[in-house]
Amino acid sequence: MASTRKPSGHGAEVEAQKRSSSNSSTKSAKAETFEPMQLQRSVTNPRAVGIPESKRLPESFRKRSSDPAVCKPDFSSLSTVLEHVDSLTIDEKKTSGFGSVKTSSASAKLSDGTSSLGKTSGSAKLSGRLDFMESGKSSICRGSTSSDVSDESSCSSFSSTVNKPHKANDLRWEAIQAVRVRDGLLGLSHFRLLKRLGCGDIGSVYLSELSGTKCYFAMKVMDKTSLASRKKLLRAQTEREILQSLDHPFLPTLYTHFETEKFSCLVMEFCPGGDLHTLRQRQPGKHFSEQAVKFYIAESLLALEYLHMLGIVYRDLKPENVLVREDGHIMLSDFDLSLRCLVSPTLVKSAAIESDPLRKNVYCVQPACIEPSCIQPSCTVPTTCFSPRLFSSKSKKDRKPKNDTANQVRPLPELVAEPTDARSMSFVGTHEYLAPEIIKGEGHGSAVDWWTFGIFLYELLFGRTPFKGSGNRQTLFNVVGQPLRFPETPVVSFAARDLIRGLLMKEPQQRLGFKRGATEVKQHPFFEGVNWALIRCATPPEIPKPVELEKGAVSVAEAPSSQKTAAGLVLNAQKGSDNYLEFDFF
Ligand SMILES: Nc1ncnc2c1ncn2[C@@H]1O[C@H](COP(=O)(O)OP(=O)(O)OP(=O)(O)O)[C@@H](O)[C@H]1O
Repeated sequence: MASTRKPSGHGAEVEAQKRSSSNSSTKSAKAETFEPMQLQRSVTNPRAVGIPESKRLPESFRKRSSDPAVCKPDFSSLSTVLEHVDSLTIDEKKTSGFGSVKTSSASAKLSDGTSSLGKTSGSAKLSGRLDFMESGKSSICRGSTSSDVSDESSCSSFSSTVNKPHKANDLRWEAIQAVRVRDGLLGLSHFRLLKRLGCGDIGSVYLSELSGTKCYFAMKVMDKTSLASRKKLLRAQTEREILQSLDHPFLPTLYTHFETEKFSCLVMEFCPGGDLHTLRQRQPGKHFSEQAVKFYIAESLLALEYLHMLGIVYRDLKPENVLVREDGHIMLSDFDLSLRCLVSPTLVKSAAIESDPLRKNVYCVQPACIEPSCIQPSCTVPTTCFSPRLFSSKSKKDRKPKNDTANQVRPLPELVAEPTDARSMSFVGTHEYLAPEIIKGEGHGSAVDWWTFGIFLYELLFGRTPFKGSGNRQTLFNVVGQPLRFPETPVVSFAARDLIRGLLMKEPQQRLGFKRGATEVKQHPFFEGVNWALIRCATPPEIPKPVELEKGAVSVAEAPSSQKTAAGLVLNAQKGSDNYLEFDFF
């Protein structure tokens, strides 16, 4: 049984999510996550709605602690941190807040039923081992613009795959489109909810089948009344908008979204492999091998890089939120705590390329900022062209002549398209994963993701997080003031420890990734030999066993009235000619 990560919060502005212990239908040992409710990003400037001055650390402490020269903990000031932390009241996650609600469900079925659970894109295996060796090429993730996959309006229904190129041949898209063609809009009645996979702060996730297609999805069902009464509508909206904007092999695909009178439903890709927290518990010594860690964190890094390039600071990286796909590759989940901000690619290193007009727009992205919700200090050389992994250290005279074919791909300017300077004042995260600058209320940007990345790496390697204390208060104290230490066992490489040290610098300005984002992190020797471009084709450390999807399944059509399933679904008496599903949340 895994431990529970306890909450702390932020006055009326902070809510805590209680992480429940492990079982098949709830997320294991989920740590609490807090978010100042008034600090919801998206529509307001977080500086304006940030932690009230009365709740922030005294200026003297903040000044001291933000001084890069000061590395030693100042224990007199740490007591101030604790006072600060103590002043935050806890609003425990009220999972019982969802009422039992009925909604119409007329079971519609597709006629052919020939589709099978589609293989996840990118699962082709080019190698038989964990052999993601460097090819010398960079992987460039194409940022899709925000695709409207909503089934609220028919005009948007057919545009989905256009904006999700890596899913272009996905059978699940085809199945969904077929239903749209036949019935118009998609709704709850088109799905069979088979099992509850887990529940979070804003809704429950069900394994669902698009009826009669054998196409399976994870459907997040959120009670709109409950969201409204708990002031979480904006969080739900943030998650939906972020999901709509994603198109990346290590991030969820949102197939459709629809609303019923009572529920807001997100239909996403289903990951049958569970999460990395649960998977870690099953490893010998409850930690992964370094080779397996390299794989998982390299994929997570690519996902973070993509998010940052879209202007999204994830803020909630932890093993519980990293799901394992059918093919063993990872998928980050849970975006309701993410921060969206403006990104403006910045030129870090110049190269002779500017003089070559033919190459100017070779690598272009539209940083798809959804809403400007945080402050982005002015960038020095804004541009829309970048390559995430470009190094230009050679001078012109060192380069080979143009007629050398091997040299046709010339160094490109190094640009950063990540929100490295973004600032939010929200108190968001999970105790053991909270970055010092969040605890101190100093404002934070994408560097918090590199901190959490370091904690994540540490936990996968050592089976525990580095600053965990006897309670939440102690944990926060440790994060801010205790030096990083490594256990003697398991033995991990110097490169791994060095990477963790770089990521867990308490001052964000000194942290690896602060200046040049993912590019900087990817260059660390720990990743030597990683073929970033082909990692999605590498063989994962573990491939989940096939799930018996239909075992114990309950559909509206099959189940007797009032049968309660393990998934917490209750079939209720019919109302008129419709069947009604009652969601028995929590
Ligand atoms: N695509 C998916 N495939 C399989 N299981 C999933 C999927 N998405 C979510 N889950 C499971 O459902 C559970 C609830 O997920 P959800 O994202 O709603 O909540 P959460 O991660 O607890 O976050 P929050 O409380 O911040 O909303 C997770 O613990 C996870 O195990």
